[in-house]
Amino acid sequence: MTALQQQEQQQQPLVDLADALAAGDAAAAVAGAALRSQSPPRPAQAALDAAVVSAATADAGLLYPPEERKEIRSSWNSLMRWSRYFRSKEESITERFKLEKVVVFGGGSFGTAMAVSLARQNKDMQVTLLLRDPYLCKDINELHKNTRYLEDFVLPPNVNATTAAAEAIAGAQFAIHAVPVQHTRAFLQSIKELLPPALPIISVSKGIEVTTGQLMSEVIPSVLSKKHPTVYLSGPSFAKEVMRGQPTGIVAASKDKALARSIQRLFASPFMRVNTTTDVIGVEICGSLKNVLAIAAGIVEGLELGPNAMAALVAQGCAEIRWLATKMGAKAATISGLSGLGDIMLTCYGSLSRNRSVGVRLGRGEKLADILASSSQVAEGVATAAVVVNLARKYRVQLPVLTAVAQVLDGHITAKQAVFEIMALPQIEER
Ligand SMILES: NC(=O)C1=CN([C@@H]2O[C@H](COP(=O)(O)OP(=O)(O)OC[C@H]3O[C@@H](n4cnc5c(N)ncnc54)[C@H](O)[C@@H]3O)[C@@H](O)[C@H]2O)C=CC1
Ligand SMILES: O=C(CO)COP(=O)(O)O
Repeated sequence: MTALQQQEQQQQPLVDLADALAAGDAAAAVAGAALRSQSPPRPAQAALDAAVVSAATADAGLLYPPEERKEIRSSWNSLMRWSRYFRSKEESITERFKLEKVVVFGGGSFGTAMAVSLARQNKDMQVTLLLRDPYLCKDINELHKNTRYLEDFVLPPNVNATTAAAEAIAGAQFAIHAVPVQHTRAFLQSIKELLPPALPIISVSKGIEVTTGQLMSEVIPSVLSKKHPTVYLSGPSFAKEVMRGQPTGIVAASKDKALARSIQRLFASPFMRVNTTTDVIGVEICGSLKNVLAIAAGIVEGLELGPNAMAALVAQGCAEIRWLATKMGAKAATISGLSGLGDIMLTCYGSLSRNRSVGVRLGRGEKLADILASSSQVAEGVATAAVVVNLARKYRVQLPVLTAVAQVLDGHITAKQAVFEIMALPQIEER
């Protein structure tokens, strides 16, 4: 085994069921079993699941009376039986057709993370990143590292990079779009002629185009064609955690149910759960607005206002997102699901969030221009905040927190003033 392969293997994800069982780590064993519910059935699965259950209950249930423990085990076992039954019926995407190539537009943090996630599971498949920078391509192809965005990670050997769009797209069965929202239109225009009309585009970008007020689900069809197959992938998923193989849940939204199912099967792994939905608007608007709310959460953190203030702010932000998203036609299940509440929690409380970091620095008194100049990565909420106000007006909803973020970013009021004004708003009935 080469040094590179060894390094790659060391970064191989997490919860190894056998190790967890051997070490008597019941929690890890249960987590492993739950995650395995996405993998294809294995001959010894039933025995493994039984071992997991007994390992998990051996010393954990002593506090419960025997009847209660029996009930718990029986519920768990029926859940596992149900899971095995459905997994046995499920056809994996590799059973349906041979996966040979996926192209990724944009080789920043998330494009790379999604490429790696797919490449690890399908070692015979090529994943090609389409970039603009030839030096970064060289690093990816020769050092197997994305030295600009994720330098601590070794990429699998079946991930490569090129600046040649035609070469990147040729033979691809799926395209992942991970170019920031504000650059998407120009980027797609530049490669439009090379895109086969049936090549499914999986957009992972979250935000609203400032010049048009459009979501990605409007931008992409407006550049390509209304019939171009598209899926919108969103949810709580920091790139670095995906790279580390930490358990992650996302949602694939498409009006085309069969396509959403294909994308679910493409990305599902022992480390990734993928829900499907037809609620494209809901997934997209939640994914865009949570970035703006994360800036507000960062501001509260930077001002050191404390957990009470943070909880009140996030709850108010959730309500504002719900008010607007509902008027735009989003489903309640989406708003409380992975791409809604899930991503709000991650981005508002997770220190890896770039949007939250912008807010923290604003709260500490730094100037927006300095913050943006010091980061090479996109914080989509900064641009999105500017257009939320237009949406609020269009759909006749009041969004005090999200509007305040735009005011602060615009330099019209300070973060402290914004908090003061929000606290002084009239007291309301909860809705
Ligand atoms: N980083 C994360 O954890 C997650 C990011 N996202 C979303 O994915 C999208 C991409 O984010 P990241 O990869 O994190 O951003 P990033 O800032 O790390 O990388 C952006 C990539 O887009 C490329 N790019 C920038 N302008 C371009 C242009 N004009 N033409 C072509 N390519 C261009 C950059 O060269 C870079 O490769 C964003 O919308 C973000 O909200 C979604 C989920 C998680
Ligand atoms: O969307 C994200 C996680 O789901 C990433 O958030 P940031 O862009 O704030 O880092």
